[in-house]
Amino acid sequence: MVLQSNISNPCNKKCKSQFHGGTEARKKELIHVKNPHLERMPCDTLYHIHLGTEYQDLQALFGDIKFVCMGGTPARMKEFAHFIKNEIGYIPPYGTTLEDISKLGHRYSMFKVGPVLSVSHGMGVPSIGILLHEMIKLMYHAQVKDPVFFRIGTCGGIGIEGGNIVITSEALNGYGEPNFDLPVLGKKMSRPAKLDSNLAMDLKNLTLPEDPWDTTIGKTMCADDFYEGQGRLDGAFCEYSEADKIAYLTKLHKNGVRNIEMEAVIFGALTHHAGIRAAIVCVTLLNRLNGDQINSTREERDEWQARPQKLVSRYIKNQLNLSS
Ligand SMILES: O=P(O)(O)O[C@H]1O[C@H](CO)[C@@H](O)[C@H]1O
Ligand SMILES: O=c1cc[nH]c(=O)[nH]1
Repeated sequence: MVLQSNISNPCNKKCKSQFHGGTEARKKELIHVKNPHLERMPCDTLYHIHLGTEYQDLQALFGDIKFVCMGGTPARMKEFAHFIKNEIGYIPPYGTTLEDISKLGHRYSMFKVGPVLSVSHGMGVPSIGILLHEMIKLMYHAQVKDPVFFRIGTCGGIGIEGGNIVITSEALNGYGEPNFDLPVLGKKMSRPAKLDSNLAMDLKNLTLPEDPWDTTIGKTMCADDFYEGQGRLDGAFCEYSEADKIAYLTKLHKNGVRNIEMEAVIFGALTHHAGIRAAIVCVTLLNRLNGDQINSTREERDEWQARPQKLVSRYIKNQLNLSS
């Protein structure tokens, strides 16, 4: 879809109209940005996704969005865009293709498939955090009502073998706390990392008896690192023993943690703060109680990575009243 060239609006006099007011009832339906400074800004540039109120009519372009799906890699999110296009029977406008809307930002890839946005977030909390700020503002500027956000990811399982799905009930930081903490103006700002429990259950219930995976709802540990931060023994550095590692992972498991990845706390915290229903659906690449190295085949991993996409697609189709 050739979004950029179709909708460029170089007339910056229209900028202010992007900042909506409206009735109190209407405002309640819209998502909350909770930033009084935004209202006073004449324009807002969403720098990393290469969009902005100065250049585009974001409401005309994105006002129909209902689902925002995020995942680490551009390739996965392109694949998901094509998958969901077929699943929901979306036909791009004549003469257009699914094109990377944020290509010129050189940071993230984003594809619009009717009411679905498929966007890559990179690795780790800072990367997805920047994207979340801009995606939440995009929803605000586009006046999207009640969007649902998903993270479609991969993770290490704890007591769960590779190829199975874990849906996050609660995200914990590396200290085991259910918060996203950030130094702001030199002080610790803490926000609860909450996810929507009904949405998690709805997604789990879409697993079919014939699916070649199990779906578990459990807590997710969000690490700031893939190696030492996840208790691996195979990084360039390691100052603990295998016994220390197993004791740590066993303690996490006893506390209800079923997987480890690297974005859950900020994904939970920022969506919750914005009043957005959100879920994290990850496939396990290995059982961390049995090892650290990811040595499944490329083909196997590709098939596994498609599993969270299938579950989320079933949810989207149900919501759009399309038969499965
Ligand atoms: O598979 P994705 O969604 O990229 O996420 C997981 O994979 C990355 C590490 O390999 C981290 O970003 C982790 O959260
Ligand atoms: O072990 C794993 C696998 C995928 N992603 C992670 O962050 N950790």
